[in-house]
Amino acid sequence: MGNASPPSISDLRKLVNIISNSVDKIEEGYTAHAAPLPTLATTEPTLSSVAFEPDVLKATAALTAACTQLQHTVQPQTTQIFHCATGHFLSSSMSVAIQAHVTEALRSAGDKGLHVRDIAKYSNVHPEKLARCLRMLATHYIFREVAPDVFANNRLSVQLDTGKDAELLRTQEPHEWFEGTNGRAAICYYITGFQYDVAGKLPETILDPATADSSSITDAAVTRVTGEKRGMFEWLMQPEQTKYRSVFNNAMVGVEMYNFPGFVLHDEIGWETLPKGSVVVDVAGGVGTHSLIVARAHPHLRVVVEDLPATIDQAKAYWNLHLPEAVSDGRVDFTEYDFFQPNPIKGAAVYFCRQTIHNWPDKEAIQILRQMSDAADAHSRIVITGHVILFACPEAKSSEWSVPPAPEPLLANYGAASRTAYVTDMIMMGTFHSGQRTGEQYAGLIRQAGLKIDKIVGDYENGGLLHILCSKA
Ligand SMILES: C[S@@+](CC[C@H](N)C(=O)[O-])C[C@H]1O[C@@H](n2cnc3c(N)ncnc32)[C@H](O)[C@@H]1O
Repeated sequence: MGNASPPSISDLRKLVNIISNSVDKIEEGYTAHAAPLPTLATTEPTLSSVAFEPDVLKATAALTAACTQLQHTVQPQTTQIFHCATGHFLSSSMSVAIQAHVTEALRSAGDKGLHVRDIAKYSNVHPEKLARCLRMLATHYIFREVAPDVFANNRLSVQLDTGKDAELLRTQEPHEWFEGTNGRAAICYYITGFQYDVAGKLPETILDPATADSSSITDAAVTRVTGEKRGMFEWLMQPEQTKYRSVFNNAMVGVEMYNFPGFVLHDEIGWETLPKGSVVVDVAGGVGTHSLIVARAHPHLRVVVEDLPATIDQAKAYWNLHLPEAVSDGRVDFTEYDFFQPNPIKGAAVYFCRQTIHNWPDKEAIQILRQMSDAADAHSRIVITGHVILFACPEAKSSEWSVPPAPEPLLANYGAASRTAYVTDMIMMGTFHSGQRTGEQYAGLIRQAGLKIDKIVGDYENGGLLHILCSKA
């Protein structure tokens, strides 16, 4: 977008053309696979695999960026800025819907929906207040108000379905709601609850002279929420946080929704090319959600899930539930491991480290990468998976890192389309005093840890995760 010149009518037309061309590409993709076009009016939770075809993904990013930019260009700026300032009410409405088990209550009602009086039966919520929260969500395309005060699920609201019975959920505590689920409701519960509070403490943490210049994990905004001067993980690993740790670990299972299904199976990692019995180490794997997908797709591999002791206990339970044959066949091991110490598994085929480097400031991030580098041999692949920040303006090319900017007049980083990367960056700042990194910053850390980047793959246009494929330098 030209910074100096005001938007002209031709900019509006350029945006409309991007939208029109993107719709052509998306239609082409769906037609080629004889798949039905996306619609809001469905309760089918699974997206068509066509949505993740590279050309369709690119067109989706351009379409999303252009639609949002067009809206922001023409809607009165006073309205825009007010809508932006009030965004937190969307989160709080979603939090109510999750805690009142609305999606589950609506599951069997189908398109005709339920009156809010019947939806409100599964919690203490007052029907009139619930209706207002659901109307707020329906106004943003989450749920449908099919008649006054009658709501139904749609394609977006069903993402919050735990798959459990609303009556059962009513009798349970939050840490039980998400056990054995796909984690999507859990991550939304975590973000609209705990992370909502962290976001509220962010401005004072950034501005308070006592913390303004600090990057210490024990000064992050989260400590003003927990009331304890401990890093998030140190706080979470305490025995008294067992219940919340369960919510958190289930939320991490749901992080999969930030990206397309099976991203961990990306061809460029070359899982299928590894010899039988090759060892894949899931460093700080959490419950091992992603290495489990690898183990299921490639049973010739052996997996080691490494994490802190309390999480390893939950990892064992997770694998026993979702892939018990890997446990009984000895294809998976669980290792209690502190990633600041030497890794006990030397010369593994793959060290896989997903969504973890962003939790740590540079010094610690380099130590974690260094331990992988020291444990690796010349044949090991080190796969670092995370979001990468692009500037909102065109940037100079580097030798290790460069991606083409979005077409004019879009913001170079695809603006609203790539929001996930920037939102998760703010979460990292509030929770860990850390953050997502630019490509240059990642390249610097990787170099200092004695590694080199071989390739970067993933959907940066939509702010998705990228795999940074590395080996020993
Ligand atoms: C954001 S989670 C990511 C989990 C998993 N890789 C995923 O993508 O779902 C970060 C993980 O780092 C683990 N962790 C934190 N400190 C650690 C340490 N010192 N050693 C090993 N793991 C640690 C946490 O327990 C948590 O499971």
